Amino acid sequence: MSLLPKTVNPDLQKERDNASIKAEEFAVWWHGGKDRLKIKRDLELHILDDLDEDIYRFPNLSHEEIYNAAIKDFIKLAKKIQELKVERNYDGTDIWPSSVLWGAMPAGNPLAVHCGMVIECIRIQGTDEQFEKFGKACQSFSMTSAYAQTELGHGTFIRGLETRADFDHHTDEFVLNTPTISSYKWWPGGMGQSANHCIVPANLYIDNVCKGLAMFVVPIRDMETHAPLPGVDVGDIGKRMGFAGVNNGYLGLKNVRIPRTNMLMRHSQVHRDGTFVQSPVSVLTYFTMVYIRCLIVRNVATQLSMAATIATRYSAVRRQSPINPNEPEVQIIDHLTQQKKLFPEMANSIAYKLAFTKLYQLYETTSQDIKHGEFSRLPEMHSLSCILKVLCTSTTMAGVDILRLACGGHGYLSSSNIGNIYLDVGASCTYEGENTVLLLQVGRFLMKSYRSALAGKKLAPTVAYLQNAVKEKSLCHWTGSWEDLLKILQIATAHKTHITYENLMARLKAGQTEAEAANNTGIELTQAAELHGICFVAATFLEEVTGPHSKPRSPALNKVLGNLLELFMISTVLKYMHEVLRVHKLSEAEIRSLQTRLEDSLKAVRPDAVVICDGFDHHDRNLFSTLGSYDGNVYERIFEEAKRCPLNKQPVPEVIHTHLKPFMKSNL
Ligand SMILES: CCC/C=C/C(=O)SCCNC(=O)CCNC(=O)[C@H](O)C(C)(C)COP(=O)([O-])OP(=O)([O-])OC[C@H]1O[C@@H](n2cnc3c(N)ncnc32)[C@H](O)[C@@H]1OP(=O)([O-])[O-]
Ligand SMILES: Cc1cc2nc3c(=O)[nH]c(=O)nc-3n(C[C@H](O)[C@H](O)[C@H](O)COP(=O)(O)OP(=O)(O)OC[C@H]3O[C@@H](n4cnc5c(N)ncnc54)[C@H](O)[C@@H]3O)c2cc1C
Repeated sequence: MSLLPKTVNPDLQKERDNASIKAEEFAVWWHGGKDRLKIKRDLELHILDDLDEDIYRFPNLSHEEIYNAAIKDFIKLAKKIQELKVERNYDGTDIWPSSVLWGAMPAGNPLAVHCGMVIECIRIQGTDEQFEKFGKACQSFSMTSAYAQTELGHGTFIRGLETRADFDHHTDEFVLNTPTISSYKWWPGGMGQSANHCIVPANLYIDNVCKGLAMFVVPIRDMETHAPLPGVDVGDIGKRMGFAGVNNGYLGLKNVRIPRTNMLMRHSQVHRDGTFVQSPVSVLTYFTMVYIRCLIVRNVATQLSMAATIATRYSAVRRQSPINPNEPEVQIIDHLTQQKKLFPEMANSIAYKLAFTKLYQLYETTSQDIKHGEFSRLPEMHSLSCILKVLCTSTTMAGVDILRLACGGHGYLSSSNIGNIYLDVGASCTYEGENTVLLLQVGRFLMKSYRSALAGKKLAPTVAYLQNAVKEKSLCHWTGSWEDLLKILQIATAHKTHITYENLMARLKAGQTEAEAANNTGIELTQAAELHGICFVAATFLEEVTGPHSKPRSPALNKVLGNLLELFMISTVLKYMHEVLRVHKLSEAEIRSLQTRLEDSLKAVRPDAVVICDGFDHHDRNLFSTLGSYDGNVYERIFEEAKRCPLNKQPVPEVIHTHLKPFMKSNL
């Protein structure tokens, strides 16, 4: 019999009753308007509310059982989405890489890469006819696929990939081979057993001359039997830290033949006679990664808001230690240090979600440009997607762990779901471009931009601030306003960029090659890149709170958002104080006042913390947490979960009789 009360925990109810805004108002803002919120809720109503599976079952299953369950869950979900005929997510992105659907597959989606990456890859890299053939087959699930780029020996350095595709003039085919163990494709999500096709980036050879990387649609399993095709060696790479349901795979190819028309040919082509037409811009092959990096920002910011919701609701329900002796124990959310763990992460998730919205607008514009043969926005797009992917994933990974700590011992339970979120987010620091490597790409872009700034050339919009900051070495007058806080970060970034540039130049002057100098300047390049990204995130948050978007909002909501912005700005400036002090000598009193503002902003957020999290509007199924449910009945849920632990099924497990008792007896 369930121990769960039907009522909401009174401490949580009190939080909701006493807040300065209603969660609904925040939810409408957070999801971009009433209509979008409705789309999201309708999806949840049709999909999540209707899933009969026991949501907490997966931590108690084996690797194989989790995979089997994930496939079954996926099919249920796919059927529902087909029935509903929804194509777009509430934020305008394709429905499939949707964070709304997490609750349906808590151990990961075995066809996430198929739905989220391959379809878009075919759209970006394939011709319209190829999309009609392969893209539509993927959309209808008559074909299942994986994106097989990474090899056992190379993930980061794509030019080092060894898989080759040789054009056979006689048969009008490509012959694919992974000639060494290090060239085995390794890691692709869904490739182990779920996919029957792969997108394989490989070196294109014509008459044994390498023409660079191209993408090929390669059937790997029989369409009828699903058995691996001749020449294909495919399987699961074994247990990972997380993503148990995803089935990451390995793939070896030995003389696997595919028609010439299976090369994705929107940007470069091979004709029947073997003529090769080069892409107008070689890095277009990398554009699918740009798209996925954008979506990672959205997904991970959402995951941070999920962890923040779990930890904040729990902190409102949990009581421990009085603040004043002889008084009742307080809700742990009332300890100031607890607020410092919770609220900055709420602010971070908002900051990155806002940054995603801007990033995605730039992605859509750049995609349109590419369709019209215009590529000038690509470097800025690449740089921005890299830096936001890095900052959002690394901030979130650190943040989720802080939020776990904020839940004390119970945060460490699998059923809190914080561990699961942490593992997901941890992987995103590595996949789709390892974070340090992407920081170095941004550093490279900054060096080029700085050189242009010195030459008085016009800079891309997101680095335009460098132009002024190059001249403006410090702030003339410090008022401590949000605008000042942003300005000081921008000047610190410009300064960091400047000294990084100087050190790079000095190394070149001393005779190092460009590559050596870049390697030796790597630490500063990554630091400058990080600061640059922070400036973008801070500027976006500031614009949202103080710009024209604030007009239609109620004064109460604007106040709440202002409190969160204040917390974000102050925390950020304090975090980078060592860089700030290099460009502006803040006095002891000014630094003390920042510390006071930090404390005040935590207190200002406190009364609304629970409703802000409610306003993130996470369905209980998506949170999948004994600590974070809307009703706050934490102890009952934890207890029910313990009771369901398979070890508790019988009072004395078999192994005690067979091993422990005999061993104990032997020592009597
Ligand atoms: C759900 C989870 C699913 C996961 C899936 C995966 O993980 S899938 C696997 C995911 N795997 C990964 O993510 C692998 C990560 N590795 C990579 O992305 C690349 O190999 C690299 C960028 C690290 C280096 O590449 P490289 O050695 O070939 O390049 P370079 O450094 O010599 O720079 C040359 C020029 O290219 C420019 N440029 C570069 N990229 C882009 C771009 N996307 N767009 C536009 N431009 C780009 C760069 O700025 C530079 O321009 P410049 O200054 O000359 O004007
Ligand atoms: C959960 C998960 C899912 C994945 N899904 C897919 C998928 O669907 N398809 C796919 O193709 N791949 C996939 N991958 C692979 C992923 O894209 C790569 O692991 C990732 O790009 C990092 O490459 P790597 O493993 O070669 O790391 P490495 O590059 O070997 O990184 C190891 C270390 O070397 C450092 N390093 C490497 N190069 C440089 C450099 N130039 N300068 C400075 N430092 C450097 C890195 O910073 C890092 O510290 C997945 C990976 C994971 C973990």
